[in-house]
Amino acid sequence: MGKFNVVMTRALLPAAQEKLAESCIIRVLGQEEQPDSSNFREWLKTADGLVVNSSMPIDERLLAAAPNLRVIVQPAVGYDNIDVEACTRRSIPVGNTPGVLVEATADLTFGLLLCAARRIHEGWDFVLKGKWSDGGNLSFGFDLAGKTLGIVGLGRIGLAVARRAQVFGMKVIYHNRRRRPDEQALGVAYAAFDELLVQADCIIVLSPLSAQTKGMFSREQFAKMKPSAYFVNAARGPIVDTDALVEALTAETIAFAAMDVTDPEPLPADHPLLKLPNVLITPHIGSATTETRTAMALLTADNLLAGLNKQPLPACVNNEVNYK
Ligand SMILES: NC(=O)C1=CN([C@@H]2O[C@H](COP(=O)(O)OP(=O)(O)OC[C@H]3O[C@@H](n4cnc5c(N)ncnc54)[C@H](OP(=O)(O)O)[C@@H]3O)[C@@H](O)[C@H]2O)C=CC1
Ligand SMILES: O=CC(=O)O
Repeated sequence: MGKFNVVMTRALLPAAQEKLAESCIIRVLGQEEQPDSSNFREWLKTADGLVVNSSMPIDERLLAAAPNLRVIVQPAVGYDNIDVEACTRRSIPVGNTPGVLVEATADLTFGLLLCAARRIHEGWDFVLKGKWSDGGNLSFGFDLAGKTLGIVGLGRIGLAVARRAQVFGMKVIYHNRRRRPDEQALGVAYAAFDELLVQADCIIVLSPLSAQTKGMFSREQFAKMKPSAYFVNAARGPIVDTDALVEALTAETIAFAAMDVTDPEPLPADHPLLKLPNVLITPHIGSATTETRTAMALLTADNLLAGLNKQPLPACVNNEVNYK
């Protein structure tokens, strides 16, 4: 049997590339190449499998340019960049990487809150700038213990963050579209969205980006939060109205924002958010540990191989798909 033609917008980690090498001819889009480059369009014509990253929109136009496509996979759990319904209509299963990134992403998310609350980043900057010895003052942080954490999107990662918060002595409230049947066993309390905004000392967002969640945090929502509120977004940038956030931080409508995701990504060097003192930003590194990124790459390879061989994917977004 011949090899499958696979196109990647970025190479996977070596362990996954090796796994695929035996049965696939792999073409990787160059660092400088745009997705609409002539190379990419040419490769798509014969591609059996496509490996994408989450900044790449997958829409009808791209699918039409790839008539042989059997499977699309992405080393990420979020798939808001992919028109899944269009893939399903074309009998293309879409694979993602849920589960394997939960603990790493929860560590980074809770780490952002802890770092912000205790001013760890500011302390390091203070030491670096030689202010320790000249008696400069560093502002106080606040105790997490005894505070209320509101989690919007208490799913796999949200729950792993809740467990961390509970160990730190925080009370956890949450908002999902549906109440979790296990909330009592988990020691978390449900709150309507507006209630959560009002009650929480710290708010963490971990819901997917969707038509419902896009712009879910805007002027009205920041105005409802406590002026002392710490806001953390580790989900997707467009869930937050960035202009409204800049205004809320500038006017001290809320106290602080920490983010692993922004809109846009990457943030331009002169972006207003980067001029504010009450902001902490990491460059979308929630799942970026060696162990987790390796597990994600391997699951992506397994998803790809399954789709190429017309088998059910280990992690499939559109389970209802009819395999080509
Ligand atoms: N920063 C990073 O590097 C990473 C970011 N992520 C982001 O985190 C997201 C969550 O991942 P994961 O925990 O695995 O996903 P899950 O599907 O397990 O959890 C998502 C939760 O969000 C809730 N939710 C969905 N829609 C809404 C809504 N409109 N309002 C309130 N809650 C909602 C869901 O509950 P219900 O359906 O009942 O509403 C569910 O509990 C991903 O989609 C991705 O965007 C993930 C990994 C790394
Ligand atoms: O943002 C990362 C993801 O896995 O989703």
